Amino acid sequence: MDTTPVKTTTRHDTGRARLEVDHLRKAYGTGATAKTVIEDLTFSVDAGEVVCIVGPSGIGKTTLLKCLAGLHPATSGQMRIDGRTIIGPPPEMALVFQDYSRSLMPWLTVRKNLVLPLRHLHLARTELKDRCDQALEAVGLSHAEDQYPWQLSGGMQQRVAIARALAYRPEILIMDEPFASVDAQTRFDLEDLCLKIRQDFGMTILVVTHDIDEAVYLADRVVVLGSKPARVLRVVDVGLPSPRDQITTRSLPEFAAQRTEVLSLIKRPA
Ligand SMILES: Nc1ncnc2c1ncn2[C@@H]1O[C@H](COP(=O)(O)OP(=O)(O)OP(=O)(O)O)[C@@H](O)[C@H]1O
Repeated sequence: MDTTPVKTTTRHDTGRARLEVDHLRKAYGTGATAKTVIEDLTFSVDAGEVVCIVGPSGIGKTTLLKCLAGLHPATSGQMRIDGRTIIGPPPEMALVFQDYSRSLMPWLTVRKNLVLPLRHLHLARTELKDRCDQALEAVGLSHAEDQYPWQLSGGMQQRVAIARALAYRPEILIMDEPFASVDAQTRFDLEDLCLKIRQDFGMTILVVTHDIDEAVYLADRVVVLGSKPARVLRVVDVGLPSPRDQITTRSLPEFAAQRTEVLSLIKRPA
């Protein structure tokens, strides 16, 4: 078993943490058949930060997000938003999953897909319209509002899923491998959209990704998960200059150094 000490960042202690994972343990099932997926995770996400989670397949990244989203209870430990324990879906959080084809309603137009989750907010008609207009504009899909998801490319559908989350105006956006199923150019565009969202809306963003380059490009910090059951191997402070640019940022020697650090953590034997 890997016994390297966990390196955590001191930002956790500044009092700015919006999202805290505090000694989270998660097991599926009970009794003799219980399976511990997450052993002990502790990290935090500060207000307005982009944090990426990376780790090998099956390590428990989606499980972590489901716990944070209040969809699964923790077996032990706590998750908090602004110091409040998460015990159900937090109203200030929105989720974007990879499988957009299943998350969009095929019988509804793009605009109606955005409106659907807002219904329970009982917004005035003008407010509803403004939110949808702004979200569609942010993802560059104003022209497609009357189309149906099945009339759009994969990348456009994923942008609809992101717009739907934006229209909700969450303070915290959680995304699970959101750009995994699109071509390289669309992926770069969506990564830049993610950074633009943070800049324009001041959102706190947590992203699970398999792509180490993407994690380093997007994140202020990268949380590297390892071992089975999962624990935090290291929290890497990325520290690359902003604004970031797909060509300039990825050409920096510091970019190569950070990706090597993350990759070597993931590749090392358990
Ligand atoms: N509802 C569930 N009941 C029982 N076991 C589950 C459940 N959901 C996930 N698991 C198990 O938990 C482990 C972690 O799964 P999870 O999907 O969280 O990993 P992951 O890191 O997101 O994987 P990937 O990178 O391949 O998407 C897997 O062994 C999976 O089979």
